[in-house]
Amino acid sequence: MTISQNGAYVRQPLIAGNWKMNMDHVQGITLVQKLAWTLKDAGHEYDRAEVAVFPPFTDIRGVQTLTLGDKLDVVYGAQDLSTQDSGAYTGEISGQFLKKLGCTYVLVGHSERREYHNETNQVIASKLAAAYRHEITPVLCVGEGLEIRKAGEHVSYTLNQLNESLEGVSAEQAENLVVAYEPVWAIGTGEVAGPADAQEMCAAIRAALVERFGEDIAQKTRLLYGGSVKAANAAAIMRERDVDGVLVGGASLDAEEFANIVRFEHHLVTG
Ligand SMILES: O=C(CO)COP(=O)(O)O
Repeated sequence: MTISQNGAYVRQPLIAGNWKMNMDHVQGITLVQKLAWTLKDAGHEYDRAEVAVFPPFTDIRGVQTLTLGDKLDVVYGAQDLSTQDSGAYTGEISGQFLKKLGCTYVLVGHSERREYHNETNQVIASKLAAAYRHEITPVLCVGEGLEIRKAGEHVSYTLNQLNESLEGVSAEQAENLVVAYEPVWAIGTGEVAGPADAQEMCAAIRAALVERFGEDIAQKTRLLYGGSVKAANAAAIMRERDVDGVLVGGASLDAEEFANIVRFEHHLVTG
């Protein structure tokens, strides 16, 4: 984190790829390798934009071995973690294991977890606590469905998700927090919230974080937008003041396309 000459905080952009339930461990290694090579060829500087991938659990060991062996600057995380640390919880994955696998981040409360696994804001709050116990930075996902957007209640709904999920998170913990705004109606639909919609929500989220944790922490927290992000629309979204990155689903499965999203600045210049 740096402070620019005029005193404003400059947040390092985070370009994150959520692979969801795609790519087996062999395909996963190939994708990370191809992504790293493509970015290297394009002269990408990682301090200009951090690059993170979120593969399925079964890929993480392979991604760890590859990034360590080839000294890649791509970081990675998991798509979920257990509220528990160990014990008789069949099928669950502990944050402890993820930390040992070198995960920098973990997604918490993705809308698909909320929808298909009935994750409530209270469960999500426990998962955030688990992430902090193991010193993994959570990427907390929030966002409204179409009905709520149509009713014009998207801001209050999303802020309620945010506030309930952050219950119990201290200001000190919030120094390591990323929030992703992913309107459910824009995920995998080709329907993108406009840059102004993304900005509206991210500004509201930042204001809520100011209230909760104070100006200093809120200004440092990176806020991402997710939902049908492609190379063609990433630059316009990233131009918004409170949007510090993107969480990409489908387009992150294509190394070339994802690399072009990472290099959004290039697209800002060339249009
Ligand atoms: O859910 C998402 C990322 O977590 C967004 O997915 P798509 O980019 O495929 O719409």
